[in-house]
Amino acid sequence: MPRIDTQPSQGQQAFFVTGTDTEVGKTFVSCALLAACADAGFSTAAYKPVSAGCEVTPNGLRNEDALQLQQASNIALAYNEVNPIAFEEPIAPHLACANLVAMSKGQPIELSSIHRGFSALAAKQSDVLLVEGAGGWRLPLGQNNNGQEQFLSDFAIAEKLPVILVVGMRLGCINHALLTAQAIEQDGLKIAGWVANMLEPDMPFLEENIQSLQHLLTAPLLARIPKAHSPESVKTSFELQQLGLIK
Ligand SMILES: Nc1ncnc2c1ncn2[C@@H]1O[C@H](COP(=O)(O)OP(=O)(O)OP(=O)(O)O)[C@@H](O)[C@H]1O
Ligand SMILES: C[C@H](N)[C@H](N)CCCCCC(=O)O
Ligand SMILES: [Mg+2]
Repeated sequence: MPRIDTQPSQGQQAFFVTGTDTEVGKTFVSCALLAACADAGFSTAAYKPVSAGCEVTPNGLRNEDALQLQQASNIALAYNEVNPIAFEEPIAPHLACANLVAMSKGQPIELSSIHRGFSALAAKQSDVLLVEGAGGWRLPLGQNNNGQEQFLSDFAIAEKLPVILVVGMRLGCINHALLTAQAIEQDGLKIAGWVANMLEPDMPFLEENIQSLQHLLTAPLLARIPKAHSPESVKTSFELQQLGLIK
């Protein structure tokens, strides 16, 4: 099985977690991985730069993914550090943003602010820093103030982040995984590995689907995540050495 080059455990390792679609388990898998890293003695932080689907609270908008990532990180992070850009409606973020801009209630998203938030978290020097995307790889962010079309993948590309691809195991995932992997690699990024997330444990030919993906993807399979009641309960599914995380 192909393996990525493993790095010595020096400095921070940051990863961008993407998925074959929205709702495939990026947050669930990220929280499990953060728990695995914490158990192995690593300090951890997480970033959810853009969220859509938030509760309105007296402290501002709160997104469930970001709250879970904040809780799963073992260094103290303020909510706004984890999730600087949040939209109330559970829709494509660029549409939520355009709607606010049209009502003069918001500004276009600027990639530079996503980079600034990332740099601020990176400066905390956790051993591991996970960035969860939103939706799939090519998530649009809309046009910036200069009319330039932006995508969340542009951020990962500029930061040269290795990518973890979460594959929600259900019919159709092979095509989605292959297209996503092709796009990531054509964007010049390395896929550190992929995760088989058992969204539908009764999927016919589940094992054969995983084997097909192992055969067709060049990146290594990092973990098989069973359907479980909590990310914490599946944290032992990872072999952290595969991500170059060695204590
Ligand atoms: N292995 C699993 N076992 C049990 N529940 C899971 C598992 N993976 C995901 N889920 C559940 O499926 C739903 C979607 O997962 P999750 O929120 O992690 O998806 P996502 O890819 O992060 O979605 P989004 O694009 O909104 O960020 C959640 O309710 C989550 O708890
Ligand atoms: C609201 C949802 N759970 C996600 N946070 C946003 C998913 C956006 C998908 C956009 C698209 O690619 O069509
Ligand atoms: Mg999520």
